[in-house]
Amino acid sequence: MVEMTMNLEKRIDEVDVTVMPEGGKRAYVTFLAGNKDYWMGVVGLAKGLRKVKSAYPLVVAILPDVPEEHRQILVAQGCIIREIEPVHPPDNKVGYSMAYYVINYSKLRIWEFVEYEKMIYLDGDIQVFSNIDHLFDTPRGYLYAVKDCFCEVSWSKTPQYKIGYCQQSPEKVTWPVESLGSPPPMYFNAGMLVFEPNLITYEDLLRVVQLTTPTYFAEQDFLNMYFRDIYKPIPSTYNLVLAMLWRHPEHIDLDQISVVHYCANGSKPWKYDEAEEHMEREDIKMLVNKWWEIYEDSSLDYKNYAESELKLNPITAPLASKESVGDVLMKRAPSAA
Ligand SMILES: O=c1ccn([C@@H]2O[C@H](COP(=O)(O)OP(=O)(O)O)[C@@H](O)[C@H]2O)c(=O)[nH]1
Ligand SMILES: OC[C@H]1O[C@H](O[C@@H]2[C@@H](O)[C@H](O)[C@@H](O)[C@H](O)[C@@H]2O)[C@H](O)[C@@H](O)[C@H]1O
Ligand SMILES: [Mn+2]
Repeated sequence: MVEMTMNLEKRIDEVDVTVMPEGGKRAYVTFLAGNKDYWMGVVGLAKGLRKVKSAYPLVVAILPDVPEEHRQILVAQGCIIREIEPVHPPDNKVGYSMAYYVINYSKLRIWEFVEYEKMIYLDGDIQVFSNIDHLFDTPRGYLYAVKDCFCEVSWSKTPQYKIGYCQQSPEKVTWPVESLGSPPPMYFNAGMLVFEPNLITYEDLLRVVQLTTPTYFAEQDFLNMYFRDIYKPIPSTYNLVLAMLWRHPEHIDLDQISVVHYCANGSKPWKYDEAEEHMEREDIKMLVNKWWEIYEDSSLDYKNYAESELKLNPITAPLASKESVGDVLMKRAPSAA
């Protein structure tokens, strides 16, 4: 048994399951701040990625204020924890659409995770219902994200909202070029990003953010400005901003949706509030229930999933983020102990 273990250890050591044959490592990454309940979103996301059998780990960029208890829960769910320092933007004279958006500038730290060649960033209030690993194979040199919608009241202070213009349906209200100049450039929702960590980009992001006046959508506005020339839109199936269901239903086929972004007020599944506008909709209730089905599915908990996978695939069963190959193998071959 020891002989087999040593050979097994050698083979697994050689094949880093997160390094693809053709190049660098890949991983999903999310962001967690504070001591409230967004950790539940991250647990749901970790379990959802397991359910769709993603081949890549989930890295969680956490601010120092995330309690030890929440960190332990995430490690136990197979997450790779990376503590980051906050990013403080210059003072904001106009205010943010939501006051807490200021902490979202800390998302910029993920460009520093250069041990990964390509990453998919997902907000903690996102769930993945179909495998999207193929997005890691998109051509290099671009930032891929889904176009946002301007129709919600959170946009009420913007010129596009004031005239009822939205990039999702530009034919509905023509942008008045003569009075407002050229229409706003394509604008993405920053809750889901396919990007390439890079130290030069990272240092420049931190430099430019200090020179940029903050605006209503905080780091989302900043990222749209910064990556404007390399932004490539991808379909809403990869980041369903829930408002699309009532603002642009003609563009949405729920059966085709791979990723749901619970960003509408009252829609965060762990604090769903049916009293909030639109939350009484049957499709919203169905999506919230789908999130809870995954969150409460104990077979998707890391410890249970790893053991079940081990029985099925002893070579490639997922390794917990904090365990070495040797530790796992010794656990797998108790007689070798
Ligand atoms: O108290 C907070 C607020 C936000 N976030 C993280 O920041 C992301 C962006 O915030 P949010 O999703 O609430 O913005 P929305 O997409 O709803 O505008 C969240 O998904 C979380 O990953 C967090 O961890 N704690
Ligand atoms: O800090 C700014 C945030 O801006 C975005 O959220 C908005 C945006 O999607 C609007 O279009 C919706 O109307 C609104 O509900 C929603 O909160 C990102 O999802 C989030 O990750 C983060 O970047
Ligand atoms: Mn979000």
